[in-house]
Amino acid sequence: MSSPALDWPPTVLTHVDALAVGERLAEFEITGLLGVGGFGLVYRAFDHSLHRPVAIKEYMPSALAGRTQGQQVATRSSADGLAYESGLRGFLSEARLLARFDHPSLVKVFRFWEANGTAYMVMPLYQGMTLKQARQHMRSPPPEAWLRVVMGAVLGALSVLHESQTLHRDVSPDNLFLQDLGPPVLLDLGAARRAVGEQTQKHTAILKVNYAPIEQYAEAEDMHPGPWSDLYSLAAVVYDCLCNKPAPPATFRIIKDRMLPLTEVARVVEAEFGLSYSEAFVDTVSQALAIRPEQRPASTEVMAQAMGLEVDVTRLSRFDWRAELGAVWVAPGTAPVDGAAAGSGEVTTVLPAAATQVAPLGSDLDFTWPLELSADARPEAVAAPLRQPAPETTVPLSEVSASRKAPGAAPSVLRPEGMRRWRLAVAWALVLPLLGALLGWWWQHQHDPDAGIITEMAEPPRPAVMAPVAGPIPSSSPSADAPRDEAPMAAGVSSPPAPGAGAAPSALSKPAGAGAAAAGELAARKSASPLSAAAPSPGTQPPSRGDKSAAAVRGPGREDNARHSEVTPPRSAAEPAATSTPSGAALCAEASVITRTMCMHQACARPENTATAACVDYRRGMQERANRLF
Ligand SMILES: Nc1ncnc2c1ncn2[C@@H]1O[C@H](COP(=O)(O)OP(=O)(O)OP(=O)(O)O)[C@@H](O)[C@H]1O
Repeated sequence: MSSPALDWPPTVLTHVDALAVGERLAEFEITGLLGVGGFGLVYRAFDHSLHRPVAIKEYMPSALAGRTQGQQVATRSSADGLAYESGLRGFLSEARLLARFDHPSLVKVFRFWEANGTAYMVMPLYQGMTLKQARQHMRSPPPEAWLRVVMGAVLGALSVLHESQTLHRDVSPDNLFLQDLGPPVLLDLGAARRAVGEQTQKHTAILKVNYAPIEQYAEAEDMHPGPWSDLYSLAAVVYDCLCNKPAPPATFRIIKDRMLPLTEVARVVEAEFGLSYSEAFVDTVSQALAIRPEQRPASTEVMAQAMGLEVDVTRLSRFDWRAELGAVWVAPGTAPVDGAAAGSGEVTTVLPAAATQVAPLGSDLDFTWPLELSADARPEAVAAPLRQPAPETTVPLSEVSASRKAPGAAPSVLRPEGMRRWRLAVAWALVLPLLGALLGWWWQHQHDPDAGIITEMAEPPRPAVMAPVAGPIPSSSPSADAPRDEAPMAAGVSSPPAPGAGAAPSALSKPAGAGAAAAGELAARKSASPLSAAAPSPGTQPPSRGDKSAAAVRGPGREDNARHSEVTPPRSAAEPAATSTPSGAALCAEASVITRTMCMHQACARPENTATAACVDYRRGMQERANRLF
């Protein structure tokens, strides 16, 4: 999504399919283009009937359709017809839904209609910018008081949706609009995007993976979307604000959670910026970020209560987010803005004009974030941007940590040096065995008459006569121990609904308790969370929303597949049973450590050796090494 809000000086946004300034849509006259998304164009317009400026969103999934004649919109290929139509229905039902609600923090839809092969919705014209854009103009994370106001507004909007059994499913920094004056507003629900995603897997990711909880990928038996799903997204937005980097996708976290706990993030932010976050705030947001739905707050009310959040409506209506940010806000034009334009996906920190060094807060915060902070960390040893001149304040958090470990050392040098040495060591560790193998091959080449023949790396042909392997064939269905959710995700298949989910419970009811297998799995993965006390009680059936969005999530699915491939599969019935011929043991007995690999490779390529135990073991070993390396 791009918008001119960040441009300085402002530029005019254009798009090949956008309606021209001056064109009329019913009583509305287009006066400019406000935003361009993958699924819609947002215009500034003037309502000639009510004499007021408005914003109009036109359904335009650019990957599927474009402008043809006049204002007409048509699909690019007839094959896209179904997906386009599905998205159009999603767009219209979202507009219908939003038109029903009236909450100051939920985008209002004045009217909507279908025409020109597409559809339109008319909204108030908000002045301001999205949270994603605003974050790029903050020299530090926003303070807790500020985040509480924003969270209060979002929780209010979400509770209105949840009360009417509706989930937002798309809470993210680019969907949270900060008005110049007034309450922050939750923009679209992303219904068109999801509807298109249900029909096709050809187009961009349907979910915003850094904010979507695991249950939004595919409904597993014990993980249903509910109010807790939107709370995860909201917590991920807060996490993003503190780190200036989004949380890892839930699909990664469920395999191995490498997300730096928010408590650690808050500790570092306090040390570096002198901004403290209360325990109630950090604990509640952490809880909402739990991977498993049942470990999150069950409703907006529970979350607000847990963090002692009281929404002051009067304050919200006068909320001047820039003023409340104080020194944290850096007005566009007073500082160099890094190339990370809105919508580029990359997050940067903008520094005061005096700054010479631009380093995003937590730029290396992801999987290499320094996890340990010494207890005797002295905040004053760390440059604090709000109290000291800019250049010293732009040290990445990793370096801050390093400087604590070695007081007096130049922080900007410590970490990169250490990393370089590590990388060098790893490179040598990889290169040395390769050199050995090459040497071996050369030696073999000198002594083996067959060495000139290039043997293929593929599995050699199986012997014609093969004894069937006794015992059960490993099942391909995900076991309780296997990453249950990943299998259907990767395959694009949703799990069957929970048995007994006949009654239609409230969307605000708590999620079903984890099945015994799932609970066991979680317990095995994670030590018990102190937050689990607030987990919803088992047995209550959550609403089954029939979300099939997983079918369209391609990026994470691929990652999952890649991860699956790391697991060495159990020997299947199709694999040749190892025969323990005496020659198997003798294979390459005379070879040296260096030449053994090449010798085995060549020996095992010969049909008479293929099924020997030595060759089966050799192939398995090679496969495991390949899996480990790639
Ligand atoms: N009512 C409005 N007033 C002012 N600006 C708006 C309004 N609605 C949207 N915008 C601007 O247009 C941009 C795109 O809006 P929106 O997010 O609704 O579109 P989208 O196509 O659904 O995008 P995506 O699905 O990628 O979130 C917003 O980021 C915002 O800058």
